[in-house]
Amino acid sequence: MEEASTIKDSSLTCIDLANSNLHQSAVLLKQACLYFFLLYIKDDYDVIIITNYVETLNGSLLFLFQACLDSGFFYVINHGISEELKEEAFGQSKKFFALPLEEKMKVLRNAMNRGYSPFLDQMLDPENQVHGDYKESFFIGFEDVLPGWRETMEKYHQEALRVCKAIARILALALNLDADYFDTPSILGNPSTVMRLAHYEGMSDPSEGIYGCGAHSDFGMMTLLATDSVMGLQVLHSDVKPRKWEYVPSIKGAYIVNLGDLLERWTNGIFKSTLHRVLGNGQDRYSIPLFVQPSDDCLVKCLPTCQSEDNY
Ligand SMILES: O=C(O)CCC(=O)C(=O)O
Ligand SMILES: [Fe+2]
Repeated sequence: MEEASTIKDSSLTCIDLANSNLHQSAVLLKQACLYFFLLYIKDDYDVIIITNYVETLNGSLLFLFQACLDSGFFYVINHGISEELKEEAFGQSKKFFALPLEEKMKVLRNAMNRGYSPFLDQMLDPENQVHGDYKESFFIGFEDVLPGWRETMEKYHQEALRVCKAIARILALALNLDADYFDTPSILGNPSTVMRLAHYEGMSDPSEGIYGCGAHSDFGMMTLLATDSVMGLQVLHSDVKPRKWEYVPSIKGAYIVNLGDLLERWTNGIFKSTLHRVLGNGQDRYSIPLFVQPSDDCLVKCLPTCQSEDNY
């Protein structure tokens, strides 16, 4: 049995990218992403560790509950992407999805997996879904689909990638690596990215196997996710019984970030890539995820600071 609950104020950690004290941000980020921390709490109910944890996060008891939620999902603020640019990208996205289907089918996704993907095209959780996802999406290549499209998308992509690189510096510090560890040509100096515009429609019904987007974890390094204000994204809170889906509300001006499977693997399972899904609530919902991977040449092997006698 799974139960979803709505939380008004999100419990996820928020990283302020304007904070020049990167080490402070790294400590916060560590708390949002560390897997072994959660295991300690779950397995041993170690009061000292819980207490430390609560204290480091402002002493609020609320965080005690949230400690079990933390999942490699967090928010970033002061990222420097203007609301105007984000709104421009969302505006183009809405215009595109409002086109007649035959127009959209003219840019159907190609062999390179760029272009339009219609409703029900993608099924991320075949075990639980009876149809594909109730979403249509567009995998961005930079062709001019609508007037001004290319310019907007290129600008937005460039900015979003800049933010991901800033996050990667904090991630590196959180992993006791040099801040520029991920900046090398074989990693984020030459990244491989996929940007997607998504449009969800309809009402999901998990008991009938109907989802806006089926449960999945992202496969890459990290995802920078812009959503509109329509509720829909949920993360799986699997450290409680019965496991529970929790909404991740959108916060004005903030981006949601989640870590992917590649980073979980790279960190030897220390950082977490968590299952998430989208439930439609009957309203149209739009989002723009940017999926970031290291260069195609990158050899992903356990990071030097993530190996120990207990974790090899
Ligand atoms: O649209 C969302 O809020 C999440 C989308 C997502 O998880 C994905 O595209 O991988
Ligand atoms: Fe995802």
